[in-house]
Amino acid sequence: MTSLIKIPAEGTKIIPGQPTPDNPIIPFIEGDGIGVDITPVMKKVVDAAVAKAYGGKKKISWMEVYAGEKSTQLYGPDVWLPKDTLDACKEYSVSIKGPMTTPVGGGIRSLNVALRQELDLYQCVRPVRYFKGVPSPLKNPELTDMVIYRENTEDIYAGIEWANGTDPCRKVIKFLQEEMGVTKIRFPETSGIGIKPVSVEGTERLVRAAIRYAIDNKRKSVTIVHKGNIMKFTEGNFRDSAYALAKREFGGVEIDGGPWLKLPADKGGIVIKDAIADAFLQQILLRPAEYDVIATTNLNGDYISDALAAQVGGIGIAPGANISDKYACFEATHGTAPKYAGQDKVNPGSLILSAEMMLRHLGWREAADLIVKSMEAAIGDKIVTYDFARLMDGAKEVSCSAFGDAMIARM
Ligand SMILES: NC(=O)C1=CN([C@@H]2O[C@H](COP(=O)(O)OP(=O)(O)OC[C@H]3O[C@@H](n4cnc5c(N)ncnc54)[C@H](OP(=O)(O)O)[C@@H]3O)[C@@H](O)[C@H]2O)C=CC1
Ligand SMILES: O=C(O)CCC(=O)C(=O)O
Ligand SMILES: [Mg+2]
Repeated sequence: MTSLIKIPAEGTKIIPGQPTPDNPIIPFIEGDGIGVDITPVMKKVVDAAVAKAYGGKKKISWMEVYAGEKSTQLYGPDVWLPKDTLDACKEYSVSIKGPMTTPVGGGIRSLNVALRQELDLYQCVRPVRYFKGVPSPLKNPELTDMVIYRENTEDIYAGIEWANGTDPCRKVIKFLQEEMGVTKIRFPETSGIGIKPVSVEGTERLVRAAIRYAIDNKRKSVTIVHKGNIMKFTEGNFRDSAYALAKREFGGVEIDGGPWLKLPADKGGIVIKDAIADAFLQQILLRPAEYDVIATTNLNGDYISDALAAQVGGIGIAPGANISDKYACFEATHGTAPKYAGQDKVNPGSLILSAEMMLRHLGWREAADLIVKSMEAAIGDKIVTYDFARLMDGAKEVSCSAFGDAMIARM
């Protein structure tokens, strides 16, 4: 297949482990739905922050790569995630993407998940913090300050499942009943079956990253969130492997008779604790200040991301990063919000803050700080998109692109 990617005339590849060049080439996927609205605004805001922070000495050369609906228009009706795009995300190491649509119940599997799996982006890092002035359902939203480390490659999310009534599904059910002695499938004729792999290695690498982050950023605790009372050998395995790793690699010592741990003083004295997912979801509303870094399995992390985002104003400003030991692909927590697609209406904040994480990842702290400062200033002046405006008194509602411009004017 011929490549449709236009490599920018100027710019250099980012090589993992080497300093970021002054003019890196960064692949981006525009995304489906509201991708067409938020991605250009994100690029404009980032370019302005970089220009302002470094006086023209540094610059990103953006390189569009294709996935989702745009890819099917360009590469052919069945080509949703071309090899071209995967290769570019690997070759250029750091990329950013808009959201992509996944149909419910049938059709293609998630392209977002496929990208994470293909690049083995095992950490989904989603910081959740309050921006002054943002409308929130909580009385003290500033107490919510957490960083979610969601395992990104395993769990029921990996997409190993069979549709009810199909031959493969019948075969799996027969195997479970006849060879594994399973008697608890209540309606075997009409059950769909899914598989939930959770490994020790997968858990350890994610939890290691979460604990290292907590140490490096002087956080107070890491909470392992799981449903290990019910799913003992998957979610329970996650909890047990996490505690074992914290003892073995970080010198964690049991407190109050365990299983909670405390790391030694040279590792920040961080507390490693755990919470069962349902109880955790009510505690983050009632006692958010007690939670800090969160390490969790894939599906729990998905639900927790949107729930926590709501506490600080919603998924309109919820950023994220997918990270491996080699590559990083930044993306917002939200999806394609199809009813708003092409209306220049939604909040571009999530993707802009995902780009802010990307700038920090590149070591471009000054530009990242300018993004945060200008977003705080725009919100402080009550210039906001519809999602905040509908909950704020005296707000001036602006479009997606006008919010980006308001940020740029405040840099
Ligand atoms: N990583 C990815 O690419 C993801 C992709 N998806 C996919 O997106 C599609 C749509 O999913 P859906 O469940 O509707 O979830 P979405 O996250 O797309 O949207 C849900 C609601 O969240 C609010 N919202 C989302 N984005 C913004 C924004 N930028 N600014 C302001 N408000 C926003 C809107 O709320 P309101 O209606 O109140 O205005 C919207 O209706 C699905 O195909 C899903 O699979 C979902 C999540 C992640
Ligand atoms: O891939 C999708 O369509 C949904 C993914 C999602 O909700 C997430 O990763 O947070
Ligand atoms: Mg989600």
